[in-house]
Amino acid sequence: MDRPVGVVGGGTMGLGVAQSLATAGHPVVVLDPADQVRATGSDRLRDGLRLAKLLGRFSGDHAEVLSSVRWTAVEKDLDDVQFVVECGPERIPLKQELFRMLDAVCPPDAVLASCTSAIPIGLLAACTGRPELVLGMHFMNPAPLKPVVEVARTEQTGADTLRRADELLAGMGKRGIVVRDAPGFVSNRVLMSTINDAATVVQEGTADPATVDKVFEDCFGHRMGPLRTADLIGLDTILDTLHVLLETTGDDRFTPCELLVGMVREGRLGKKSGGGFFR
Ligand SMILES: NC(=O)c1ccc[n+]([C@@H]2O[C@H](COP(=O)([O-])OP(=O)(O)OC[C@H]3O[C@@H](n4cnc5c(N)ncnc54)[C@H](O)[C@@H]3O)[C@@H](O)[C@H]2O)c1
Repeated sequence: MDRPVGVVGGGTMGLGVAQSLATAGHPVVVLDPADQVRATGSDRLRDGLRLAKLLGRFSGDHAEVLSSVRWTAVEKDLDDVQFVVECGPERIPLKQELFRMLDAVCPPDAVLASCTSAIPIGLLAACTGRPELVLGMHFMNPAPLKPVVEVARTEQTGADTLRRADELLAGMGKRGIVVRDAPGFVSNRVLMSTINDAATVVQEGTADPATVDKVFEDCFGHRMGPLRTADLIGLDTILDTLHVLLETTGDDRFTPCELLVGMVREGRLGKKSGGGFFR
């Protein structure tokens, strides 16, 4: 059996990445300090597998996949991993602390990838003694159903690291699109300001959320408008990502609009809380 793959953070993205890895046959260790997240981990994973089966994306044995994912709060349980995908909260100091910990705990040859939405990978690689083994792997949500991953390489990311990331993705039936490291990479540099502007349009009373999305869906042919996309991502994650982009680019475009800030304050986080712009 191959060495396990570590997933740090078992929330929206961590769970989906763990499911994708486990269905590809990897033993997976998910590290999360939140009791509730670990306690519900297997049930959430079972739901994810059911959905994948329903959509014809998975035909294997649930029990086998569930038993290959270990949930833990103990950092040392990552001491034999070959690869880690970090999916912790979108906060620069917190992720930097996680990368320091991973560098100390994981074997020296382990690749350390981050699923960050916007944090420049160089800021995380600099917290390790292995910058050549660090890269961004920005999975899309929901990870088990999305075949393409935005891969961010720094100046220091090694060719072998990219090859190993590529192999891991291929095993999961996914492929990477490689971009240069930068705040928000390509996807969120563009998407986050669009979502922020879409929320501003609602705040200013130009149109309600359904109408804003209808313009994108019916006029531009997008499969999902920016506000439904925001609900799917999680408005708290959007807010954190806007703060990261504001801090790392200094561009005022990323100042979160008041409506978004208020919704997060009230706990209206989107799909994960049962409602956001839409129920
Ligand atoms: N939600 C999306 O659509 C989406 C898409 C692509 C990338 N991302 C990025 O993925 C990352 C995770 O986002 P998410 O939406 O899954 O967030 P989330 O809030 O759903 O999950 C974060 C998880 O991290 C855990 N956590 C907190 N502190 C931790 C620590 N010290 N060590 C380990 N785990 C810790 C939390 O308990 C939680 O389970 C973020 O960087 C986000 O920007 C999110």
